[in-house]
Amino acid sequence: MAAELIDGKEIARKKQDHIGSEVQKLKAEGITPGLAVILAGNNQASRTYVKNKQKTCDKLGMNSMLIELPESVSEQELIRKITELNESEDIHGILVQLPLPSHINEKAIIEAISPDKDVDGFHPINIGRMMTAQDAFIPCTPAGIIEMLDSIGTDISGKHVVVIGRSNIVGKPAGQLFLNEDATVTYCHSKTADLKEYTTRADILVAAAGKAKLITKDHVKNGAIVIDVGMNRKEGGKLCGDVDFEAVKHKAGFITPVPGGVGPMTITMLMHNTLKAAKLSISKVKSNGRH
Ligand SMILES: Nc1nc(=O)c2c([nH]1)NC[C@@H]1CN(c3ccc(C(=O)N[C@@H](CCC(=O)O)C(=O)O)cc3)C=[N+]21
Ligand SMILES: [Mg+2]
Repeated sequence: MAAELIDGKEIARKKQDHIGSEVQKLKAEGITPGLAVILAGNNQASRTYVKNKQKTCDKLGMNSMLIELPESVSEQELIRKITELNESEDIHGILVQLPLPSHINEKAIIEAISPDKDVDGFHPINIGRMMTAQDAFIPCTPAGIIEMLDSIGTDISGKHVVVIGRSNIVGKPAGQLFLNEDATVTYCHSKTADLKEYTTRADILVAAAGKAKLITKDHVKNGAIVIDVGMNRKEGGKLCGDVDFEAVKHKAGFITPVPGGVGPMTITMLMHNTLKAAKLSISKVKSNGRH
């Protein structure tokens, strides 16, 4: 194996230690960061993810609240719940687990969340702030990727980053963050004519297409950093990334595994954003002179 493994679990653990001690400081000031997670419907994978998020909140000393709604919940009811949480002083972060039942307009739901509690970083206000390099809630998976690269000492400036996938929650914001770090960014996606032509020129390759083993060793430049965002469920429930790990590990310089790579970082950055939201609530109280 030529590549060095990027251990997302270990990097996440260290980052969580730091967040946990920040939580303790905040608690000493009388504020316990609180995350509300709304889960609509009975998607089994969603249930597992949500449980993990709550477990991590617990571990870091944060409060978590799970709001379970039936598959049949109306858009109006969901918005009413969000409005209530927007106004709650105990809740600093609100996450509406995606995907939502198909009769609900995802955009309307995301826009109902207060931008100051939008710990997913999906609200257009936060996306706009991120694009203009202002302080913002940054989507957790892209933020986790940057954090991982930081922790292995990567200088992103001037690097050619190729992002495969253009989803609003991973691919698009990931490219934008790399651009903010002075990388040269290429986006590829399902309509890209000759994928290898681009990927073989990448210093940093981010695979977020949602297609198992899309990336083979022929797609990768010698010594490249390969970040696998894929979460493809095989029969039997086993997780499989977008990268053919066994083949690519001999060629890459660094590579992330699935599981144990980007996933743990995503949850960690959610905790980071929840802490940030709690801190923001204090500065708002101070500047208003009231609750
Ligand atoms: N509003 C919203 N925000 C999200 O952040 C969000 C969402 N909806 N919907 C679903 C996706 C998926 N997602 C994951 C996060 C961590 C792992 C994770 O920790 N994975 C572990 C393994 C998990 C396993 O083995 O099943 C790992 O990669 O090592 C997985 C998936 C967040 N999502
Ligand atoms: Mg895509």
